[in-house]
Amino acid sequence: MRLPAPAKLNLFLYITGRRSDGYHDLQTLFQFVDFGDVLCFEEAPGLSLSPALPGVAPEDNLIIKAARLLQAHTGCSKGAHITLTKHLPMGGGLGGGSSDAATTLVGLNRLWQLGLDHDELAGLGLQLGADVPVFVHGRAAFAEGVGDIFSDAAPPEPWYLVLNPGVEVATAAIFTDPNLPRNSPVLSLEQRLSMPWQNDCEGLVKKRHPEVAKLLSWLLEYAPSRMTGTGACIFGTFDSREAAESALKKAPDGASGFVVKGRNISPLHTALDAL
Ligand SMILES: C[C@@](CO)(OP(=O)(O)O)[C@H](O)COP(=O)(O)OP(=O)(O)OC[C@H]1O[C@@H](n2ccc(N)nc2=O)[C@H](O)[C@@H]1O
Ligand SMILES: Nc1ncnc2c1ncn2[C@@H]1O[C@H](COP(=O)(O)OP(=O)(O)O)[C@@H](O)[C@H]1O
Repeated sequence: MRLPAPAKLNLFLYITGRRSDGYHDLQTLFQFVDFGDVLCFEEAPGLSLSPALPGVAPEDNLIIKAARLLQAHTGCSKGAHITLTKHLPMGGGLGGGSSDAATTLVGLNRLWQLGLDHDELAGLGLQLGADVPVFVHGRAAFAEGVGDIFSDAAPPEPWYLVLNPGVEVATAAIFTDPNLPRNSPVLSLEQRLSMPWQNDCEGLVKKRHPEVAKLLSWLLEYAPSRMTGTGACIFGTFDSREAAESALKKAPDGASGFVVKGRNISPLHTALDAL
């Protein structure tokens, strides 16, 4: 069984407060794109994953963590071998690790015929990371709480040029920085949609990583552009694939990138429906 683990973009991201457990309350608009990692699942004795990710011990890989969590939650004694084709940069704000975890929960639920519904799987996913539930949910969403309370949303599905400035930003480092703005007002989705979209982490990440600031000013010459999540990746919004590809061809040395289409239904769910 072969399933995609798509990237997400935070089309906007506001931080509305800090909770007593250190996590932050957010208001963010999640949309998926038609590009990401690919996972293959086959039933096998034990749990194994190949290839290993550089710098990530197998037991720390969110794929293995998700599989073990599902086994523990259901008492299932079946095993699997999982093959990962990694396309998404790590620590880029595209949610690759979280998406891999969500695809694992959904994929093994199907492979092992466990019959858990998506709400239960999203609840398990939240134990692995704040971003996992939206990937299980699989629909573009206005998210509140730590990013786990959803209202459906249907933003336009344009073409995006996603650029990677080549620096890895640790999410925890941004959220613990005293200079992070944390007091955006709590507004309704309608109010948020009608205002210019922003990312509250962007100013701080630009200060900490001048590479991000430089690449973003370059991309802004071509299209409305912002950072996704806590960075480091940035995205520009284009009307056509050709326009996005033409900008990619001119990207400065050292920046890698890809052109993708926004998707309000996750490619994971499209693939599941086709199984
Ligand atoms: C902020 C977002 C927006 O999508 O950024 P990206 O990581 O995608 O860039 C995510 O919610 C991140 O989700 P995820 O990457 O799963 O975060 P987690 O592993 O749960 O948390 C990493 C660290 O970020 C902080 N954290 C995360 C989410 C949140 N709402 N408040 C926080 O304060 C916590 O300090 C935590 O230790
Ligand atoms: N399967 C995985 N894919 C990517 N990163 C993983 C995975 N498992 C664990 N990680 C760890 O999670 C960190 C954050 O990864 P990722 O989700 O790609 O970034 P972000 O949350 O910024 O989008 C990585 O730096 C890595 O240490």
